[in-house]
Amino acid sequence: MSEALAYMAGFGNEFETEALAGALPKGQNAPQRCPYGLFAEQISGTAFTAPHGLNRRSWLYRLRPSVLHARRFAKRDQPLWKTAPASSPAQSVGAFRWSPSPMPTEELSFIAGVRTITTAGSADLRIGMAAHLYFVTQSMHDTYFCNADGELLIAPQQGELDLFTEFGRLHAAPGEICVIPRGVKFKVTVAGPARGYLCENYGAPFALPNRGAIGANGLANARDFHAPVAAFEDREEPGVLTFKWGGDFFDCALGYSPLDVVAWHGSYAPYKYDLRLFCPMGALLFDHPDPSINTVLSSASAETGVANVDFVIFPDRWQVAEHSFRPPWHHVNVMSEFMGLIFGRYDAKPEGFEPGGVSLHNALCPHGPDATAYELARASELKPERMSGALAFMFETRFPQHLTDYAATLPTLQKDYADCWSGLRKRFDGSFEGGSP
Ligand SMILES: O=C(O)Cc1cc(O)ccc1O
Ligand SMILES: [Fe+2]
Repeated sequence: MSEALAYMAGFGNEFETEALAGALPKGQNAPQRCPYGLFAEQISGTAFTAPHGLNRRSWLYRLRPSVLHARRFAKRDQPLWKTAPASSPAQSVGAFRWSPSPMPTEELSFIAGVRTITTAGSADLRIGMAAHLYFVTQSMHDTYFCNADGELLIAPQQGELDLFTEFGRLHAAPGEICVIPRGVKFKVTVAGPARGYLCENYGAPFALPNRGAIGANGLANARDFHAPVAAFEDREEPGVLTFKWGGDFFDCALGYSPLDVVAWHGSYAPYKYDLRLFCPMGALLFDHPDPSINTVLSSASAETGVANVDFVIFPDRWQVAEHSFRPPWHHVNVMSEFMGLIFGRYDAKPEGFEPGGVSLHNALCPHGPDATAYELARASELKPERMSGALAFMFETRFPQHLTDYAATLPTLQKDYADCWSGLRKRFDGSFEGGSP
């Protein structure tokens, strides 16, 4: 669809890149006069004083400073993109599931096509997240977006996205993810209709999870993440930059493109990752591990070991556990679980959870395999089995997720979802054998 783009490999590196030879100042960040007459500007993703390893900032060398792109704000409505804390959340207790929404026929840019399903925590307090669906039928040519409320993890489910950011260009197809850090300006163009999932993370930037006893390799490996090389537009056309700030949307009229960064260096940048490169770990002898074993990215909270948000996937893998119930078990989780399906079938829900669909199992709301999956797993012969062709994911947050009115009234809401467990029957009859098979 688009020409092959160049990237730089690594997660959270100190990258440096220039679209014009010599544009990056040598040996210092802010020379008296920058090469090519560029403006030097720092963007901070963490407090100036954040410790080594967590500190994220980049230096951008651009045609105009951002302050020229952020004046004379005009507030505008974006009624279906909600921000936590939601003012009048719909009833959110229980288990919810939605069938995929059809691809819309109206003209929708990446921003106009965002529909919030849940909000959690508080954007102002820099904790929690929102889970959205996005639908795109229209490219952004002279419109640009910048989100001060959180970073955006974009997971395409159908159709490909071209992202032109201040830091350069990224391409994302289903099976890949892109992360746009808080405060980074970008636009999205498409060659055809596209839809997918969006996690708006209000908290600490996503980072690779600690692997603990797994060691230095495996799960998502740092070298498989890719940041863009510098690319810029020198485009003097009327345009609009929309800021999301404090849950509201503000337009600034521009006479030129704000994607005007000729060179940059630093550790704060967008990146992409192909989820099929995830190296899974699992149960080599018996039982089913906690899903945290499949964490791709984690946004830390102030409490050690408890994530603000984890991004977890269920990729291709072998099942070899002996004398074990292999699918996810029945459980009651203190965290809340928003799930989506990129492609294939999810083993705990062979029917009803479709690619493009959503399920929500809120904090402490019981859930697990449906009756069909349960009976199948009890009866199946436990030979080694390759689970292939499915990619499900979870946004798991420590905060309860509140449904939006939009989500609660979507025609795709499966009102009978809870019936998928009705067939789980009592086998107990007082005898040790546990009743009928
Ligand atoms: O509920 C789900 O389907 C997600 C999930 C998967 C798993 O393997 C273990 C726990 C869990 O919450
Ligand atoms: Fe779960």
